[in-house]
Formats: sequence, C-alpha cells, structure tokens
Amino acid sequence: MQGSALLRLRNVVKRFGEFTALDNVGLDIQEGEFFTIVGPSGSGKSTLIRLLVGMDDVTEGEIWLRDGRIDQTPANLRPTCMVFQSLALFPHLTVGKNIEFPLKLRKEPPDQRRRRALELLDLLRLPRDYYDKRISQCSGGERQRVALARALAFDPEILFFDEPLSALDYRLRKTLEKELKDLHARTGKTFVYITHSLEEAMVMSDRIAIMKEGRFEQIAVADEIYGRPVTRFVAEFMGEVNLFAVTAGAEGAPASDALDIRTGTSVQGLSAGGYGLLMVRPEYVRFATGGDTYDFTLSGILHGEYALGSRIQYEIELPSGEMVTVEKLREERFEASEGAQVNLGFNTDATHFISEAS
Ligand SMILES: Nc1ncnc2c1ncn2[C@@H]1O[C@H](COP(=O)(O)OP(=O)(O)OP(=O)(O)O)[C@@H](O)[C@H]1O
Repeated sequence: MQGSALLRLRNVVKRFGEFTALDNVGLDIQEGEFFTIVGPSGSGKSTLIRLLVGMDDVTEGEIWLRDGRIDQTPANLRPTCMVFQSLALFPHLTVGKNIEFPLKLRKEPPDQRRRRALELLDLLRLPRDYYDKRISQCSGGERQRVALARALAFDPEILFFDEPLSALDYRLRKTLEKELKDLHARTGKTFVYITHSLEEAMVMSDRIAIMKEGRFEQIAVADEIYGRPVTRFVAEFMGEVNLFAVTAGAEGAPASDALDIRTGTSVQGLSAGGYGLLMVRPEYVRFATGGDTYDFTLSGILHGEYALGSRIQYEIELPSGEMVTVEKLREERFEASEGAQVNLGFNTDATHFISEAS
C-alpha cells in the first residue's frame, strides 16, 4: 500500500439512544484504494457511510480527510465525498442532463458541460447518442452506469457506494462488478463500497473490512481474509469452512476429538495448554483411498452430494454428528453412494489455526 491515508477514522462511536451502532471504530483508507466493507444486516455498514458523507453526526471520535478534520463539516460542504445511488437519477431528464447536473450546479458553461458528459459516456462505455435518451427509456444496468457517470462528474476525491448492485439480476451484477473494477483502475479514484455480498467484495476490492456488531473483525486483502481469518465469525462469513476444535497438552502436541493427528504434526500458533479451531476449506479436504498418508485424517458417513455448477459439494457426517464439507471439481467427482463410510484427509499446509486461548 502506497502513500499516506486519504481518509482516517479515529475512535468513532455512533449511538442511537442506548444502542451503540458503531463501537470505537478506527480505519485508514489509502488514496486510490478500492476498499469494501462487508457484514451481515445490522452490523453498522450504512451507519458508517452516513457518517462519512455527513448525513449523520458522530457521537464521539474523529474523521479526517487528508489534513482536515471533517466530522463536524455539513454534508454539502464535503464536496470531496459523494454517494452513488442509482435511484437518485432524475427520470424525466435525459441521460446528458443527468450527468451534467453537478456541472450545472458549478455554473460551468453549456458547451463545456456537454463535452464532459460525452467523455463520461465514453468512460462508462455508453454510446454517445444516449446523451439525448431519457432515463425512463434506459435499462437497469444503463441507469447504474449513468448514475456512476454523474457521480464522477462531481469529481469527488472519494466515491462511496452503498449496495449499488443489490437490486440487479445475477448476470448484470457480474458484468457491473467487472466494470466497476475497471472504472476504478481507469479513474484512479478512491472507492469505498459496502455490500452484503462477499463474492462482490472479493472480485473488486484491494482490501476488505469485515464488520460485526459495530466493529471491524478483520481488515485485510481478500486472500488473507479467506485463508487466514482471525475469528470464527470471519472464517464462516467467508464461505464454506470446516472448523475442528483442537487443544494442546503440556508438551504442545495437538489433540482433537474429531481428527486423528499424525505423530509429529504440529499446529502453528497452538502453544502448550492452548486451544482453538483448526480451519480447512472444503476444497482442500481429500477423499483418502488406500495408501495415502495425511497429517490429519477422519472418517464418517457420506450424507449428501450437491452439484454446484462446475463443482460438487459433499456432506460427510462424523460420529459426533458434526458435518464436514468437501468440495471437488466436477471432473474429479468422487464415486460413492450415500450412506457409505468414507475416509478423509488433509495436510498442515491446507490448514489455518484460529487461536481462542487468550
Ligand atoms: N436512526 C436510527 N435509529 C436507531 N437505530 C438505528 C438507526 N439507524 C440504524 N440503526 C440501527 O443501527 C444498526 C446498524 O444499522 P445499519 O443500517 O448501519 O446496518 P447495515 O449493516 O447497513 O445493515 P443492512 O445491511 O441491513 O443495510 C441496526 O441495528 C439499526 O437498527
């Protein structure tokens, strides 16, 4: 990450009466970064964006943009920040007039406004003759692009996005995810994006923050969050996962009720007397056939097989009743019937340990 932080939050608290929606949040967003905040419903994402754009006041704490403190600055005097919302377009006006709206507010002359609007149509890969088309005649995806063009016409330092794609169908969403990522690269602007969708976050972002109950659980690049989550919540939020409780005796050797652990296997991060969760993603669990050796082995009953397009997912029930998920590519399909006893295995390099001992 290069440069000093463009946007900084320090000890930000937001309370609604007795309820704490944001609980001492700190954050640094770098210039030019695509930063995404993900979290379940009610975790505080929209509240945070509202504070950043000035639609609501902080209860405590500070928000800094470059060298200036902005938490007490009214929304209309934060020209550097702009929320992109598709529904905020003027449906009775043309695409061109919508895009030019911020330029008109700034009293730019008509020919200059038109030139900029056409440039923005090019940037968003909309045909130039859309300039005279009415918003009401545009499709959902086109409206999203017009809304983006208008947001860019403000020439903000940061663009804030509050779930802009959530109302669109799957294919359009996928297309616009890629377009947003490209647009980010082409404009070099700082994007702050909030979404429920982890997939969306993974496709587009430089860094992801996982929010839970008004706090950040983890802030890191996508691979780090997926492969090395710091808590059970993050591990489970980031997709299908198998978590096994492990403990270490006085000598530090790992033990687990669910797993057979090969002698000499160590779990990095598990110290003598400690405990925690050993994580393995479903794609790293193997069906063990005779002769294979693994650091960790287990067996159970094949409970179900589910086709997920190019992949197949298997649910295996352990004697304890716990379920283990295994995932294979379709061409690597494992032949076994439901109810069969199966052996599974995985190695240390496919695991990550989440310490719960403090
Ligand atoms: N004006 C308000 N008055 C009282 N409580 C509020 C207010 N705004 C938000 N909250 C509460 O703060 C919490 C966080 O809400 P917020 O809208 O930020 O969540 P979110 O993560 O954006 O959720 P979603 O993904 O569902 O939009 C929720 O419990 C919500 O009920």
